[in-house]
Amino acid sequence: MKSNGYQSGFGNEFATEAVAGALPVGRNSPQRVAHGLYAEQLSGTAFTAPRAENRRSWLYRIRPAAMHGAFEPFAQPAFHNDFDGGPVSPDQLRWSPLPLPAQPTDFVDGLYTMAGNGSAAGQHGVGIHLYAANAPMQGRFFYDADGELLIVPQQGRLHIATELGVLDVEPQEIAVIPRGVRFRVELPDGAARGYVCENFGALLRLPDLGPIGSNGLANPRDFLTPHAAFEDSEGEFELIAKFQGHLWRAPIGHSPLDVVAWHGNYAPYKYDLRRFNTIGSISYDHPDPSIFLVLHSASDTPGTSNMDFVIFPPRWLVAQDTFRPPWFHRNIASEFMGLVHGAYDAKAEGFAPGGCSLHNSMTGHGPDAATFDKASAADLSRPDVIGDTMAFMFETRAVIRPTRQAIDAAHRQRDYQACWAGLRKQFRAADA
Ligand SMILES: O=C(O)Cc1cc(O)ccc1O
Ligand SMILES: [Fe+2]
Repeated sequence: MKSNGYQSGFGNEFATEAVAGALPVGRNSPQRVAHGLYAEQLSGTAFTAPRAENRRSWLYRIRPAAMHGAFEPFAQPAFHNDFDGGPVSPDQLRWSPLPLPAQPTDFVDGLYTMAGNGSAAGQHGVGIHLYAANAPMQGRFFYDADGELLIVPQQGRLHIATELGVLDVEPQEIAVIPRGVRFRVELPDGAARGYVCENFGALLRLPDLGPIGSNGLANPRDFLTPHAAFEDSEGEFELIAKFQGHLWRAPIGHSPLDVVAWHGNYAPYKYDLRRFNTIGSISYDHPDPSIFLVLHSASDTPGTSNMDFVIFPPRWLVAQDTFRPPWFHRNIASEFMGLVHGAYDAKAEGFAPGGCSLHNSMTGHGPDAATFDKASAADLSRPDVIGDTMAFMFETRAVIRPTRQAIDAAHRQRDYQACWAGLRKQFRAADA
């Protein structure tokens, strides 16, 4: 399926048709839809959610979504939401990149669950997954009924054909697929690796800007939603569903990517992280990393997110009499970090693109010894430019529970704590 291009604006009321005249005018569900299409509503929030949060779209499609065979359990044991059992270690944890598969593996088979909290049933928390794939999804479609998917590619482009149109994304861009939307992933570069945050809670949205004003951080017009694009194909296909933490498979005799026209505000979108307007200190000190917030999922407590998606993009550091990299800290929130590109300014070594780290609530962390030494001696009369970098954080209010496979993984760095071991005692009771 080819892209028909994009419409711009975060959460807009879009209207798009791949065949002229397919969209009804002035009503959603006419007695007979033009071109013999079926009308179907897809709601992403409660019908009665406040207007500013209400999300739904109307789809005009060749066959209704109800048409498929019975679901049976589908085995993909690496992809699940089993992060509930057992005690969680307060250790700092870090992993090297997930190796690319040796056998042909598509996006669904290449998903690998690292950690998470909450549950689909409780409608709060997140699942945190990696993917490593080297084959296109063929005759296979997937949807996640448990949460929206925030996909962060790290290596290789993704061609994501969805019910509502096509998203083409590359590393340093992100894609968001709403809960329930069916899609297929193809890999234009042959292999791909990245991160997925499965958000069980409130839909992702842009933060308020407060005193920053009416512009800045991620600007709404840089969010792109596809125009309608459809395929009209029949065959022996399969529909994979993720429902209540488990995977299911049903036979389907046609492509479910058969939406010829749609309108509404519940739709996939992409965003180029390089467009982020980064705001920081131009006097002294390093602000809290909430200044790097791209999108957040609110919780029921004002100001305390279910999940914050934060990035650490290229930027200038100019602060005076200031330790410029991230400071040492312990936070109430829990932090899962990944690196899309380059190097992260708090870690001189060991945090590779494709790798990840987990610093849970109240676990001490911060710059490694090499970074501390360098930044403590840096010449502050000149600005530093941090180029060639794109790190990110999925930050949650609830503790992030690693899965058994993540703890046991060969690519977990069992010596991670050693990165702080070289921090020397330098206390002097009387400064000379
Ligand atoms: O590197 C981290 O752990 C993330 C982080 C960055 C920062 O600039 C300040 C606090 C923080 O948690
Ligand atoms: Fe941190």
